[in-house]
Amino acid sequence: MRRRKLAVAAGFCLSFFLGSLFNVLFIPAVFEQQQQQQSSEGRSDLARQIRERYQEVLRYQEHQAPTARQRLVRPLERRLMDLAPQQRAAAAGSEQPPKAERSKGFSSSPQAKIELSLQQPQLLGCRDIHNVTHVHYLGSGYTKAVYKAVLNRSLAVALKSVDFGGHDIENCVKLYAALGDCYRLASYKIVKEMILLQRLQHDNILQLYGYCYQDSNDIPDTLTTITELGSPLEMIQLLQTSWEDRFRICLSLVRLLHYLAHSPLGSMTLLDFRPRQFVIVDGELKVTDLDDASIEEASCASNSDCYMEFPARNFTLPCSVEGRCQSMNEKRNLYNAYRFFFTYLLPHSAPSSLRPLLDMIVNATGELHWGIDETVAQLERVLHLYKSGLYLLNTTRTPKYREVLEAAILEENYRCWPSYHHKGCLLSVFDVSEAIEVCESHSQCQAFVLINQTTWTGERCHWVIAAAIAKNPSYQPEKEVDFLKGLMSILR
Ligand SMILES: Nc1ncnc2c1ncn2[C@@H]1O[C@H](COP(=O)(O)OP(=O)(O)OP(=O)(O)O)[C@@H](O)[C@H]1O
Repeated sequence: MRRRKLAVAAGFCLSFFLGSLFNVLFIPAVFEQQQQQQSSEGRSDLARQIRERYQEVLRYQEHQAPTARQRLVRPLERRLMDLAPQQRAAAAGSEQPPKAERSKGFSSSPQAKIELSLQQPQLLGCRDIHNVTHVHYLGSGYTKAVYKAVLNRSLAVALKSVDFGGHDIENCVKLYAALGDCYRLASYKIVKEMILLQRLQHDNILQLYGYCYQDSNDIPDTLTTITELGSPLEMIQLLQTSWEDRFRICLSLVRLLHYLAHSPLGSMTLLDFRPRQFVIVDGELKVTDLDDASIEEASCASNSDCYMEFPARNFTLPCSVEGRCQSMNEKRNLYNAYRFFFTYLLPHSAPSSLRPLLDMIVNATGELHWGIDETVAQLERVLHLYKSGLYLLNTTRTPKYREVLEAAILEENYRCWPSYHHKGCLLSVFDVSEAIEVCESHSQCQAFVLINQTTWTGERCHWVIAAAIAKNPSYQPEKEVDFLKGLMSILR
């Protein structure tokens, strides 16, 4: 019995010794091998992503419809850099490059430089951005950094390039330790955006002025795009502006979505629709960030494949006989327009007679009852009612007001909200009758002046409370001041 116990103990010691010997001799080699395998998997993973993005860029440049396989894979790619390698592999499926491309090797096929055949003679390039002044940082997102700069001492533009300190590059370098390739991957987002800015021409899409490839940070051919300059969209600020200006933002947005739904490249959706993807140029909303735009409509076998998920609502769209989710791109844009813009901007402090129509627009888009054609038609209808004065309710006989020629009174000016001028009460009206109506509703209003200035609608006047048309027939302005002249120069 004792001998058996000794034999077991000896066996255990021997196996422990052999096991340790094995660990000492072989595990570092296995570990090294595993590391090598992981890093080569990482490199080929990165190369695959570069190749896929390059192919996407080429598709947009050549305007080819994606293959069925690409259609299935594409929506998952959007933020693949956020996922761990295993998740990425699972998300991307087992898609392999075609045999011919595999044998070519990935890294050599994608080209760093993609030139645009821009026709405009005024196309800007490297020469112009070497001579910039007044450069200052405007903003940055996941991938890009944007600077304001003045070219040739005259034209203010936005310069956009890959942000070397941004999340996209940082996460990629952490994963793959390959700055050059990570730059290339990120830069295809700017290339894609540049191609789309060139191919899509609309008043509510930022204008591309040009681009420049130059060596930077030891990386050859880094890309900078030169575009129209806007100001970042601040929702809080927008909420403080007049209804007329907020309506203008919503109208610009539906006109843009209408164009995107019928774009020369096909129905296009903005996968990333947050307000920061837009800027304001002269009071109009314009889209600036197009790297997440997509024309691929999801394929389906049944309606349940056409499921759209939003934080507060889900929708199932019909699957067409051709196996496509019907109008999915258009409807995704519309619901996003509803949840990020319409609910906040459209109904609040609108003229009361327009409220029922505006509420109907908000409800119909929130339920996805309408497509973009109907939505844009309804907003254009609101514009027509508003600028033609048809929205004005027939008011009872207006009280008597006396006209005082060429007068303005600084002291009696007062502040109101929302005003186009912070020092006084400057509003927009359709005509004198509406001005009287507003003056009647403000207890401080003694008189008002109609300025010969129209708002963006082209037909409505600005109105300032000062003098000229006095509430009280015996009202005598004390001084004549040039307050109005000051206001007029501020306005335009
Ligand atoms: N032409 C422009 N004029 C003024 N500001 C701009 C312009 N283009 C972009 N911006 C600002 O720069 C920010 C970053 O630009 P952009 O959205 O293209 O970068 P991104 O890395 O793609 O961001 P995201 O993570 O949102 O996708 C924007 O949120 C916007 O506020």
